[in-house]
Amino acid sequence: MSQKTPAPPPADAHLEAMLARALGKPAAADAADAPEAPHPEVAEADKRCGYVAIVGKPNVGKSTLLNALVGQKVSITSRKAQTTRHRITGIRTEGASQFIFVDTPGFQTRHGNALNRSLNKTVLGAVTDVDLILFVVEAGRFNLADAKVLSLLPASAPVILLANKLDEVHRRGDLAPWLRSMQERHAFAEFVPMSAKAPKDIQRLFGICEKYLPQQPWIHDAEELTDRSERFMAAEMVREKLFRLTGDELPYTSTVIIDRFEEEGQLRRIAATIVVEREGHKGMVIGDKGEKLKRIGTEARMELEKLWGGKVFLELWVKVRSGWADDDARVRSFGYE
Ligand SMILES: Nc1nc2c(ncn2[C@@H]2O[C@H](COP(=O)(O)OP(=O)(O)OP(=O)(O)O)[C@@H](O)[C@H]2O)c(=O)[nH]1
Repeated sequence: MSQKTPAPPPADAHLEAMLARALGKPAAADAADAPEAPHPEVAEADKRCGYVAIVGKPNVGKSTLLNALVGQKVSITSRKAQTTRHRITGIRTEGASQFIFVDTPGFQTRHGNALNRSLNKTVLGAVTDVDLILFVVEAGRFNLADAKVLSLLPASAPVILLANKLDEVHRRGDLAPWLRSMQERHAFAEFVPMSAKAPKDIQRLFGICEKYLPQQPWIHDAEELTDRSERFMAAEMVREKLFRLTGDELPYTSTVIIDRFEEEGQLRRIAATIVVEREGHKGMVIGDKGEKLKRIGTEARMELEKLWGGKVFLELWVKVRSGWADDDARVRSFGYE
């Protein structure tokens, strides 16, 4: 008796189509996917607007993705895991669609201290009431930390599996079986292998996400990029330079507080304190003859001047606040929800 090859189940066919579309990328399909150039006269009835959450374990590229999507640096990035602590929204209006992106802290599974409990609560808060979730993983990889984030996602919103860092995958053939195993873990709405560092992939992603936004008026002005205050952006920028310039030596529990923020015409005067946990960490931040602290200040100031288009005077201090990451009240007083 001859055996007929059974037709692939619909889910599998769907999967293959997604993979072909994602990897094959015929030029015509790409062009069709790309949103139109911004147009000032979009009819109200055509407008779309919605919330997109970006979630994933630390270091998978969420901040890089958000900055590329917004087209401006609104979230800090670093090689050090867990540089993102706050929920940050970035806004991008493309054609008729307004995307409001929510960045979330990497999900920390190793430590159970007060800071991490607060971070995990923020992850949950960020994914409630969104229209779309971008679950970011490294293409071809999935471990316990990824599984933990995935298990927290609500069933209320469609989830796109965004397989980032595709440029680091050398054997593309391995992706199909990996994808199949991923599809068994969750009913993903779509699968998008890409690189957050490739502008054409970012453009394609807009086209893919657009249809998930509800048809409704825009919530923000078309030019708005973030709803975060300048004060907050200043602290974030200092924190990014702090982690970049101290490398792996400094624990992630170090933080930045803005003590003073004054505007005098086009000039912004800012005083900020870098809070470290131990006396020994203070030296790492200050460096030889204050060299490191000076560089942190200069680099943060230059980025802020670029962001705001005006002069910035930035004064930095370093203080030791031992054990703050283990103290609930203090975590709250530093502004973590
Ligand atoms: N090769 C490659 N590297 C990437 C890509 N996207 C991000 N990275 C790098 O991955 C590292 C982590 O990126 P982030 O954007 O800070 O990651 P994150 O997920 O926001 O990290 P947390 O703040 O710890 O949650 C950085 O060194 C990025 O430059 C990519 O598409 N390809």
